[in-house]
Amino acid sequence: MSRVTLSRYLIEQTRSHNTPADLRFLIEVVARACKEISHAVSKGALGGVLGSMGTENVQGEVQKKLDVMSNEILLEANEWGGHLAGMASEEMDSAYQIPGKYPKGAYLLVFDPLDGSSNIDVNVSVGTIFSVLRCPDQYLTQNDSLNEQAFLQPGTQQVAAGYAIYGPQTMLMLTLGNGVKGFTLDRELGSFVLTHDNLSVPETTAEFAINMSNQRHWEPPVKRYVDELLAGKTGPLDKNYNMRWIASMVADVHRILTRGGIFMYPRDAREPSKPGKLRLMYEANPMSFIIEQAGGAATDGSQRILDIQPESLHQRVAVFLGSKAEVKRITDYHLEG
Ligand SMILES: O=P(O)(O)OC[C@H]1O[C@](O)(COP(=O)(O)O)[C@@H](O)[C@@H]1O
Ligand SMILES: [Mg+2]
Ligand SMILES: [Mg+2]
Repeated sequence: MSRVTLSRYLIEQTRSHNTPADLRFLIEVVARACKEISHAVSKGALGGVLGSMGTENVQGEVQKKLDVMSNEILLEANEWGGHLAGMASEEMDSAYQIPGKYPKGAYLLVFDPLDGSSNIDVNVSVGTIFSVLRCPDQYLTQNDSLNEQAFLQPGTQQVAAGYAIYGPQTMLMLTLGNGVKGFTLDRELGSFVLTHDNLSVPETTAEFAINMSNQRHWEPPVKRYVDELLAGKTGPLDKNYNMRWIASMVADVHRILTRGGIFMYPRDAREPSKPGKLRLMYEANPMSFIIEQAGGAATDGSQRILDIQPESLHQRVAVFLGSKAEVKRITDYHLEG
């Protein structure tokens, strides 16, 4: 069977699903940037890319060198192409205006340039998460700095989402709204090759992912649910469960996309003012779009994540996503109170 590269897949999508050419170009540019990030990540200590910058991002988190490098790679790759009206990133306080010398386009690109930062220095899989929105017309005509409001669209407005995972293989997982495809980087060719044609999250699972060290800080519905998972066959779920926690959202979500499971990052009492650790615009929304496109579910404990109307670029949200039956169970526990 001839190998279908990402480029060929996107051209076929343009013909079969009328994927606009500049969206196709956008995905190609992001994929090339992810190849460059993969190359930088794989150098590790040899590339002098490990360790911290000694700076903090808008989240108040210490920035790793690779956080900043990955951010710069994505900005430089995308700013000149004429396909974007603007960009926003975990690593930048405000929206990034396409420099005046370059043509502007109709899309907004929002990304977590390097997800799983705490794992970089210990050689555990990390990744890049991206989300594509259309720029609302009223902001396209403005010549002054791009208004952050343009980005504050619910996740249902995404036209594409994906992630790259830099693990034993470098892979790109992508949805354009008609299923989820997986591409594996062929380093000899330099191309992403279609290797996972239609990913589907099993409705039920026996595997859960949560950071158990926060257990004493959780709200009652989460405590109840995790206690039942731990009780296994001796409890009401009458099934033994396995646990995984990689502490790279891309890696935990990739496992769930591949073999099922439920991923949880609940809000907790450590920082009551923050509704969880993960960010809506460039972590929860793109991953929820992908999981739903693969037949899974994603809520914040009470509502579908993709329906949430964002109020700020870096707002956080609780995340429960993966196998539909388990996401429904913990969401019901929240609704029961
Ligand atoms: O270290 P914790 O509290 O378990 O949190 C792990 C979570 O934090 C994250 O690393 C946050 O993402 P960043 O690394 O991009 O900041 C997620 O990838 C991961 O799921
Ligand atoms: Mg992240
Ligand atoms: Mg990050």
